[in-house]
This record gives sequence, structure tokens and C-alpha cells, in this order.
Amino acid sequence: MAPDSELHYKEWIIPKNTPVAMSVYNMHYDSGVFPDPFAYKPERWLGDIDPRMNRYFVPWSKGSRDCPGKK
Ligand code: HEM
Repeated sequence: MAPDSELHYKEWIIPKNTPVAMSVYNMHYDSGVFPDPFAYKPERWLGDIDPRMNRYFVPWSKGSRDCPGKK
């Protein structure tokens, strides 16, 4: 996305019209959110899960151009 106004995020100021993107790979393999991320462990989704897991799981992307087929 390229915001049309200055964006403030934590201690950062992102000038307007700066292309901003996310990395699905880095989110899905973040070991702080998904311990042992390269292991096939579907049971990691069972029981009390770290709520960040849902926020960091983005196979359909995020935002205005995310997948309309995701539901
Ligand atoms: C497991 C199945 C699917 C996955 C993982 C998936 C994933 C994605 C992703 C990541 C994007 C964003 C692509 C980008 O940013 O360039 C996308 C876009 C899109 N997907 Fe899917 N998709 C799936 C199934 C479907 C289905 C079943 C449909 C339609 C019946 C569909 C229709 C679309 C369309 C039309 C877009 C473009 C949206 C736009 O650009 O505004 N997808 N999909």
C-alpha cells in the first residue's frame, strides 16, 4: 500500500506515498509466534493458542486487495 498521508507507527514516521508491504514468509516463520516454525505441527492450532498466531497467519494476504475467495 502507498498511504496518501504521513503514517505514524510506534517510533517511526513513514512519509506519504511510500510503498509499504508485508512479508508473509517472515510472518509465517516467525519463531517468536510459531515455535519450531519449520516443523509440521497442525496441533499447534489446538487448545489455548497465542492470539498472535491468528494475526500472523495471512495466507490470503491482508488489506484492500486480500483474497475475496478466503471465506
Ligand atoms: C486456499 C485458497 C486460496 C489462497 C491461499 C488464496 C490466496 C490469495 C492471495 C495471497 C491473494 C493476494 C494476491 C496478491 O496480493 O497479489 C489472492 C487474491 C485473489 N484471490 Fe485468492 N486465494 C485462494 C482461493 C481463491 C478462490 C477460491 C478465489 C475465487 C473463487 C480467489 C480469488 C482471488 C481474487 C479475485 C484475488 C484478487 C483480489 C484483488 O486483487 O483485489 N482466491 N488470493
